[in-house]
Amino acid sequence: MVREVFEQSPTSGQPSVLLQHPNGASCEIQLHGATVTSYKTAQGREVLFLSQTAVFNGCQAIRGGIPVVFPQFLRPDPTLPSHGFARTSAWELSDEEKESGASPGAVTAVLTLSDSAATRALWPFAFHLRYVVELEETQLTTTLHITNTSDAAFRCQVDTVLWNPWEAKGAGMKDLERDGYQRFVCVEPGLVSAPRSVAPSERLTLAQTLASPH
Ligand SMILES: O=P(O)(O)OC[C@H]1O[C@@H](O)[C@H](O)[C@@H](O)[C@@H]1O
Repeated sequence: MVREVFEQSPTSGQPSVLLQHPNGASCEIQLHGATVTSYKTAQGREVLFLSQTAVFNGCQAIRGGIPVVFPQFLRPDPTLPSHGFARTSAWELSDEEKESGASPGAVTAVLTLSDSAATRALWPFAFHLRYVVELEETQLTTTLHITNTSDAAFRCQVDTVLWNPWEAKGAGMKDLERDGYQRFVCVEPGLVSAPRSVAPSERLTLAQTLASPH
């Protein structure tokens, strides 16, 4: 089991953590947005789409991989960025390599994000996000725990979407290569149809597993 932490990842030039399973499977998570930018099976097959022209500048959302969408989906509140601020925030890598409940044999990374002056300027609530990424022999599980640490309830969206920009919209996206729309579908499990209210101290957990036998 190997967990390697980079100040400057060889793939993105940005801080990241690389998980390597003894069977050869691997997974890379950027601290920017806690975006999972690569998941390779034991046979070395890349499972995730990442735009060839994705921008890694520590500001912009990364085009591709698995982003974390919080506290809103798209832009119902125009005072907040589209898809919220979690995907463009600098997350912290927690020291805990394993959490209770993690499968034995999993290589795990735990990333966290809490409210800060910057998030409170956009959204006036205290919160704690804990994102657990577990790499196993033939699957990758990502689990997001959202805790309301405010005195008041907040409403949020986290998201399920099957999406592709298709030709015309894709052509207008600077961070998507030409005809890149033909190489992916975007699948985002979550809560989007109606914002979910989270009471003070309540913890909401969402998880997804990508099973890739080969
Ligand atoms: O360009 P963005 O902000 O990363 O959003 C990309 C897409 O994200 C998807 O989740 C939405 O369903 C699309 O409507 C949206 O266009």
